[in-house]
Amino acid sequence: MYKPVKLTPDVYYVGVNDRRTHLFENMWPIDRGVAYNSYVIDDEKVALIDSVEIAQVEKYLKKIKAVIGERPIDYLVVNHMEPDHGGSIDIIKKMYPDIQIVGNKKTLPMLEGYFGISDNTVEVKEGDSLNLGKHTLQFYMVPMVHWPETMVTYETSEQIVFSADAFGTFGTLDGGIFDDEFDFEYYRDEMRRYYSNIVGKYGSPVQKALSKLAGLDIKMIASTHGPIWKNHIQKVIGMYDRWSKFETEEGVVLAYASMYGNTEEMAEAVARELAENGIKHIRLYDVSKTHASYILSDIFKYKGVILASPTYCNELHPNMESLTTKLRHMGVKNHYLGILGSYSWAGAAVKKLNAIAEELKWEVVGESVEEKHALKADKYQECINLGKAMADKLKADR
Ligand SMILES: Cc1cc2nc3c(=O)[nH]c(=O)nc-3n(C[C@H](O)[C@H](O)[C@H](O)COP(=O)(O)O)c2cc1C
Repeated sequence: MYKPVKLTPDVYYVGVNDRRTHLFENMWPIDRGVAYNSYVIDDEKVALIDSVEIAQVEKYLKKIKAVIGERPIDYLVVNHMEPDHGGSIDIIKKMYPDIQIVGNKKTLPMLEGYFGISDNTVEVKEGDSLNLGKHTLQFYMVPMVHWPETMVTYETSEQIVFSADAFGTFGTLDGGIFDDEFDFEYYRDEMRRYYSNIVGKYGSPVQKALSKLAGLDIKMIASTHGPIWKNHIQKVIGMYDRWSKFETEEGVVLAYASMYGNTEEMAEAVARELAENGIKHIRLYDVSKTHASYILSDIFKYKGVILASPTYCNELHPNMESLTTKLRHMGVKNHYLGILGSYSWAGAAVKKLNAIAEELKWEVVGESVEEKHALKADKYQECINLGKAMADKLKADR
């Protein structure tokens, strides 16, 4: 029933789309869904590259059968064990009891731990090859892109990199599967949001992985999420290179928490001054309304950040606490930071935000502003001064 989707005459896409899940990792909103990609290489030996999330296994198995019919699968290559890809391993093993599961020394204990599978496994090391007939697979370890066992598989005759989560995006494949079948812009922001939310912490492992890929001739990148890249290979490698080096553009993300509007007023004063001083990319977010997922994504894009919070029970407002916790967990680097706060009897927010800046090694720009009660003329002026200082700092980098 399924019309097979070919990457090349013998290599097929057998992935599925998920438009039902609201939160990826039960945390990150996926309004445009997500695709779980898997691939079949139909050769003398049949290899399946990665699998899909368990909820879609029925459809997935039908897609596999549409390619290979009743032939058995010889190998399942597990590039990444996370359940959105590894989730169907157990069922595939039951359907194809003689299948050999290919992983590295960190994959195999996970396979046993999650599924109790320890037989018919093939352990591969960096640079090892597996011949399927006309096709040969080579394995490259890319630990922490995005789990310790993650590896990428390179098919040498077709020059396809099966890249696990690397170069993935949020967003389902809505008809178009290859990057020449849709408008790239449709995925650009979702790709950065995926990177920043899921892979963002691992800038230096991504850099190591990119240097391994640099030695390969690549005709296609087939990731586990989102489009198959063939026309935009250099573009997506360039994007990953910049993001993993925490390189940013001129612009400012202002993220504020505010219950009664005082902190918001301060953030708006800064934003206006940024605009008056020629900063074109200004993104102003209420952290209680916009999910941190989107704010993080913009922080990966823009160099300037303003964080603004009222003091709440001697702490940051909990929703600002949540955003800053994510920034700390991700170890986001290389930003200019302006700090604003509001309080009623004993301010703590500005001090806490300064401590976070120190931990993240972000450069604090201008004087932090902390107002008691309503915003008054002197502190309003300080907000303006901070906006000007941030604009000047950014413009000095032009
Ligand atoms: C639940 C709650 C807890 C608060 N805790 C503190 C506090 O520990 N110290 C303080 O100085 N002000 C505290 N405040 C007062 C707020 O920080 C102050 O009203 C601030 O101006 C609110 O800013 P906003 O209008 O942006 O929400 C608290 C307010 C609320 C509602």
